[in-house]
Amino acid sequence: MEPTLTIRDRRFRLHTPEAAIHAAISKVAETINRDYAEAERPLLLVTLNGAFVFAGELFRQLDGPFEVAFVKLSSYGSGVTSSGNVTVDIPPTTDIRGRDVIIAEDVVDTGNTVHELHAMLTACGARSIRVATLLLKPETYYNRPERPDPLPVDYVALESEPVFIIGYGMDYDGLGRNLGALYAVCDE
Ligand SMILES: O=P(O)(O)OC[C@H]1O[C@H](OP(=O)(O)OP(=O)(O)O)[C@H](O)[C@@H]1O
Ligand SMILES: Nc1nc2[nH]cnc2c(=O)[nH]1
Repeated sequence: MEPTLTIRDRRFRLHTPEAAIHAAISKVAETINRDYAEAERPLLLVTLNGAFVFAGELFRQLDGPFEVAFVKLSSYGSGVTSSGNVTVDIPPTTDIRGRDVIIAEDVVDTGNTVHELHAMLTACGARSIRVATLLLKPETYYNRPERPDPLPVDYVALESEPVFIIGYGMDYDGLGRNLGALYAVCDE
């Protein structure tokens, strides 16, 4: 695990080591297993691209008749700030009607993505919708004047200060998703 690294024009520092990530994901899995012990056919809906690493590790630790499906949303492009417009690149890959859905996110930051997806799943007739994320940035998510009543984020593995993070599925300009630890940008 390098203490610092460079990707393109940016320098990043180690933020969360691998072991802490694994432990945090296992805790989330335990809680979900408790909460969904009686559920019939719950669905883990993975938001591509970023959430696939987190969701893969989480899904392997879920008990019972869980299914997995995917949706692809994007709003960041190649930079470190949200465009504010969430584009649906691939709609949910399975029928959502009547399903108990857990959205799997890599990071909840402004919350634009998760709110857009929640609205879409509600319109599709989901029976229940919860959110699981590897990383939540509470200061950013809960302090938005345009959204005084944000959705609950039900399962949070890790929290972070408002800084751009890469690794474990999260990218900077397409790179860094394969890092096993989380790294924070240095020069913001
Ligand atoms: O809370 P928000 O501010 O909406 O940010 C969270 C979203 O940003 C990233 O997606 P991105 O648009 O970068 O696409 P990617 O998953 O393909 O990297 C990330 O994967 C989340 O889905
Ligand atoms: N890679 C990456 N994508 C994000 N999307 C929203 N916040 C972030 C972040 O901190 N890192």
